[in-house]
Amino acid sequence: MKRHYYAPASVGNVSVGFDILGLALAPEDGSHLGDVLTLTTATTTSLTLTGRYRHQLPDALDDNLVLQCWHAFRERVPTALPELSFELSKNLPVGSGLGSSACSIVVTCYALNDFFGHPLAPERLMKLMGQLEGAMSGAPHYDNVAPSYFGGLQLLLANQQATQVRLPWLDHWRVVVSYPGTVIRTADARRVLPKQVPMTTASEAAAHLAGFISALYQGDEALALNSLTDVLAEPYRQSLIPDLLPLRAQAQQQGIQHLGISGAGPTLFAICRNAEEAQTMQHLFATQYHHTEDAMTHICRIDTQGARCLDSQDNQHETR
Ligand SMILES: Nc1ncnc2c1ncn2[C@@H]1O[C@H](COP(=O)(O)OP(=O)(O)O)[C@@H](O)[C@H]1O
Ligand SMILES: N[C@@H](CCOP(=O)(O)O)C(=O)O
Repeated sequence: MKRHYYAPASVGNVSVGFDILGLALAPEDGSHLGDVLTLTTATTTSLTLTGRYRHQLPDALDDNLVLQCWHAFRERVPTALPELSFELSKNLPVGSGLGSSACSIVVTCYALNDFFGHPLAPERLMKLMGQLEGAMSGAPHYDNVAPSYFGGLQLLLANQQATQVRLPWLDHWRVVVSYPGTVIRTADARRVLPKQVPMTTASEAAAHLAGFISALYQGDEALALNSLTDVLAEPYRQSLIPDLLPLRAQAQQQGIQHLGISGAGPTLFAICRNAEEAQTMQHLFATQYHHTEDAMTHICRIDTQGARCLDSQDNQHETR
């Protein structure tokens, strides 16, 4: 038996929900901005790597998250499972701020659970994915795992727990993401953050997040965009991304109201209100933020489906 699975890229934090808000991405051109995993029954376990960003993966296959997920999954399933051959098409850059590690974790865990008839309940699978993500990035956080798995804009209800709700979104928005081709390891970008923040900062962060969520429920675009201010991570991560402030100033001159750090960076994301703004932003990124040949920019919409089997439409609507 052979099956192909996909999980989308995601923007963690979305500027106002550090570790608790994440958005799944679907490029407008229909391309796969996320990892594709092919599973085939075999006599021994093997892993083959393909895709644009395979050169950024660890040299040792045993260090690859796909095999780590496979071992962790097997340990949790009571029955013996047959050997599998895996082929990972690594379409997301590693250490990019697009939830690359979460994407590989989600596509593998989702695929295994689907392939073997759902032996793990969705909550157990979520916990497993959060643990694997935490082991890679230095702390368990679900703001990439949840949107990549469920799709949409996901809010984690209690930090470090796998309980989430899907929030509304303004469907005409385009999210333009740009990866400069350089690497920031999530664990390193977490080390620059303070362990504690003043009460006034905590209160300000809560007001921005509450304003954003309330605006989404009301469909109030102006309030939503005005609420997108990151007071928790950006002030400390700015120095890792010196292009951020100059690019934001240029975007704002063109009427684009929000440019923020995607996840831990260096990918930046802009929220654009129409196709014209999106094209302007894409041009700005392509001319000023592409620093190596690995760089890329995509105009995206929200991915509403999350992880899925590419062989069958039926799997796209199962209960998760
Ligand atoms: N399949 C995989 N996809 C992405 N990262 C992987 C994979 N397998 C192992 N890794 C390792 O996981 C770590 C992911 O780093 P991290 O900075 O958290 O990336 P990201 O921010 O892109 O999720 C890197 O050390 C990388 O080598
Ligand atoms: N909330 C995390 C998100 C990390 O996302 P990644 O795509 O950079 O792995 C953080 O900000 O550290």
